[in-house]
Amino acid sequence: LGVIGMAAAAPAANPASDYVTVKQTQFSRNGHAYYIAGANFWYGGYLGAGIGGDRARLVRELDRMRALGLNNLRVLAVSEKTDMKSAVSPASTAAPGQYDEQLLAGLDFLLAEMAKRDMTAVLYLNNFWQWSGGMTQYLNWFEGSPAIDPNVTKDFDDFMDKNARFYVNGAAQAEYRNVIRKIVERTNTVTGKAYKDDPSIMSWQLANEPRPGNDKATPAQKAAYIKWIDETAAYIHGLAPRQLVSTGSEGLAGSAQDSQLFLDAHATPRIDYLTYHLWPKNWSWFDSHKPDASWNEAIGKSRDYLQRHVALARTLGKPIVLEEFGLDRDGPSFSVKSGTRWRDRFYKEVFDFVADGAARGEPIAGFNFWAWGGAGRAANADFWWKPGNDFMGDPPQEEQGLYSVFDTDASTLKLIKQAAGRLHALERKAPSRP
Ligand SMILES: O=C1NC[C@H](CO)[C@@H](O)[C@@H]1O
Repeated sequence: LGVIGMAAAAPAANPASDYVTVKQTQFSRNGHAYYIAGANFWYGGYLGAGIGGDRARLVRELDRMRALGLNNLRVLAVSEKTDMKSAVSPASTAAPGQYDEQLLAGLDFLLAEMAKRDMTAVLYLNNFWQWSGGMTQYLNWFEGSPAIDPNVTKDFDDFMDKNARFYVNGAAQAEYRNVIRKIVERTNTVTGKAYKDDPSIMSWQLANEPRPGNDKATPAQKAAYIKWIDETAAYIHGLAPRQLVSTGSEGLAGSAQDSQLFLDAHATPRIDYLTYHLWPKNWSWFDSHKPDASWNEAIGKSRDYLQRHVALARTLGKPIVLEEFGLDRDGPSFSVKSGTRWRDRFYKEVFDFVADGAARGEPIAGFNFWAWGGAGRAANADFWWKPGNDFMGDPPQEEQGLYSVFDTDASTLKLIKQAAGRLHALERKAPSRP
């Protein structure tokens, strides 16, 4: 008899408790409360592919983040090749059905390294904005509309209104679902584990900052947005029943300032937890050229935004994660040498709100600051990204250094470490709710 080869041992299935689950308005993992002390690290898969950095840098960055107590990273899972000027290249989807195995293997490596450090991932599967191709590029492929870069036209209202067509374009949705299935069912080439069976993938996110259109979104656009969220979340849960699904919404700023829309879009049981983002400068509350004069308005509106979203989370009975927030460097400047006094003051306010609220039992599940810059450095005098340059927290549609937190930003890193420590202390104290 020939030797009967032993089937390659399948990776041990993870116990169900390894997965992050939702218990009422709290995350739970391994029988304990689980809080997100996280960073935005959109380019982690690119570093893992050895593009715009390299695997050695990736390992160093993950070690730095882990040493700060960070336990979660929010990462771009796929990008679409586009002619838009301010988008990243290369892209993981060159054209419908044509996927870049090197980039996808980069994501494998990132996830394997994160799992070694007991870090969990939020992977977003599309982008409302242009910097990774996103919904605009799908529409270019499937309705033949030109992929127009709003950094060029400066007409963001028109860009957002047109992008809403993604939700109702059947061919675009079909390819989007092909990509979702390809990623969710992918076998990690480093660990041998399917993504859908990987407990370090905490959540599949429909997109980065999906909006129903612009602030004048029509009832029809709002209805299409609500339907798209529910049906896409159901599709993902069908493929990956043990992992969570979230929208990637900014909250009211990404819901046409319509709280009923936010509630209707997130009421579906297929959305497991809520997300919101906080951008005082982007939303013109803070003027980085007049910080003293604009600080009080900015922090007042920020506090109101934070409180309103925790109230919405109470209404929906779901955990909520502040998964993006940021403020300019002093000056304002993009230079790594510039100060971060106003940013630190803002981060401290945000961290106190999150940690104090979580300690009081609010439905606050944690934070991800935007964004980890680490050892990345701008390569050009104008601070714009070009293919081959370092990646950092600022995607190519923004100046490199705008919101990145660098490895030399000691005062900011100290605040991050303290905030992470406060949240982890809560985990040790409180077993998860029944
Ligand atoms: O998702 C996002 N929210 C805000 C970031 C900073 O402006 C931006 O880079 C990104 O598109």
